[in-house]
Amino acid sequence: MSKTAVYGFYYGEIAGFGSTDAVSMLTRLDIHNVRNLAQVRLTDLSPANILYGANGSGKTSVLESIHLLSAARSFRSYTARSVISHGAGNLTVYGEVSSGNEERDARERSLGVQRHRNGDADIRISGLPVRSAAHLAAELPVLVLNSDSFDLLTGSPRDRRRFLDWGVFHVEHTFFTVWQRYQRCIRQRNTLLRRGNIRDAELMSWTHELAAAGESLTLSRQVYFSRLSTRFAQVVASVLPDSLPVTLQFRRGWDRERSLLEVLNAGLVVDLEQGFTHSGPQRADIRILAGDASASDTLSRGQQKLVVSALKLAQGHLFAEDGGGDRCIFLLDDLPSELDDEHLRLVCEEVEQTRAQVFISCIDLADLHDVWRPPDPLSVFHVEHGQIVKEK
Ligand SMILES: Nc1ncnc2c1ncn2[C@@H]1O[C@H](COP(=O)(O)OP(=O)(O)OP(=O)(O)O)[C@@H](O)[C@H]1O
Repeated sequence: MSKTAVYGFYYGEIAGFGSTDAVSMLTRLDIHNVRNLAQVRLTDLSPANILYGANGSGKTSVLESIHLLSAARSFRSYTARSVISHGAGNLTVYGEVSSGNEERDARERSLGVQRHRNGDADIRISGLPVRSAAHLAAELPVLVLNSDSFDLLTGSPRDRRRFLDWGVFHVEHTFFTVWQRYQRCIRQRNTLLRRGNIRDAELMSWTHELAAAGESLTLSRQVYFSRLSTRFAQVVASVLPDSLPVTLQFRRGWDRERSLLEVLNAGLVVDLEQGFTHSGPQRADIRILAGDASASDTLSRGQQKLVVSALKLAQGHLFAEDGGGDRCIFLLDDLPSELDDEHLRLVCEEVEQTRAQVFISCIDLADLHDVWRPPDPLSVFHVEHGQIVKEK
């Protein structure tokens, strides 16, 4: 598999696309040469797993390894080279996943990912090579909450579109095809715009195609968004009961009153002058408001963490609701940071309600011990200098 394919849109943004009936649970994880984890084996993983240890011990690298199994790439580095242990030629992550239940389609699969310094990836599912990381994502859908998740509030619209599209893909399996069609159309149209011929028949035809794909894509986003915002309102009210109301607004990327085709035609001269398409779903965004103001300008850092947690948790809930029992896996890196005990407890309760398998990292086990009381079996791992010991 080429580097481009691994870092293409879907592996990072749409991890989990195509998942059908899996109630995924990772039961075993082998890690070889991921950062400071030279050789690690975790067995008998539980629905809830806590990894604790000092700074730099390797906790995030374990979560990163699980993400590698889901997307063939890290969630914190774009190049495989920086994730591969210094001096090693490649990294390998192997995992065993069970899904389904006794009533329906119980099955076990093994997933394997090897990444090489030149960016190449070898991916195997149950021993067989697969070309696309999207297959992995279907087996092991993963949602990450880490310090980068603040980008949902403070980052660019692109971060929020990725977040939204992750969810749309799970609900609407044709979305992938429409999204690809839209990307092809906009590339073609932009190329023709740069040629600068206003009477170009080909340009007109691509504009029509683009408008049709754009409307379809946006409809799927709107339908998902409406469910997401309702679920988010419930979750945020639970985890952040003492703040201004936090609400979401969807901006589709062009004038609400007009069709995309009308807007593209009206903006043709400007598009030709500047050589690209100004309006459309590529400009969509989600506004996140606390009261009437932007949440990122109004809320404290801890409150912001609760809001981004609520966004991810709302997605986890919708994921579970849509597949008649499907669940994703949550990777919660340094969950206690920035949260007081009471708010941390509220987040943990919500996590538990998603019924997802969860991997939580923290520095001090005591931070979680008093607040994490779900009924699910819990495994506790101590991480120290790249070595991991199962304590419970
Ligand atoms: N390519 C690499 N090869 C070897 N070691 C690496 C590599 N990249 C990073 N490291 C080291 O691996 C260690 C693991 O870092 P990791 O981020 O997993 O720690 P952590 O336990 O999550 O720490 P923190 O609590 O500070 O977030 C760090 O000491 C880091 O310096």
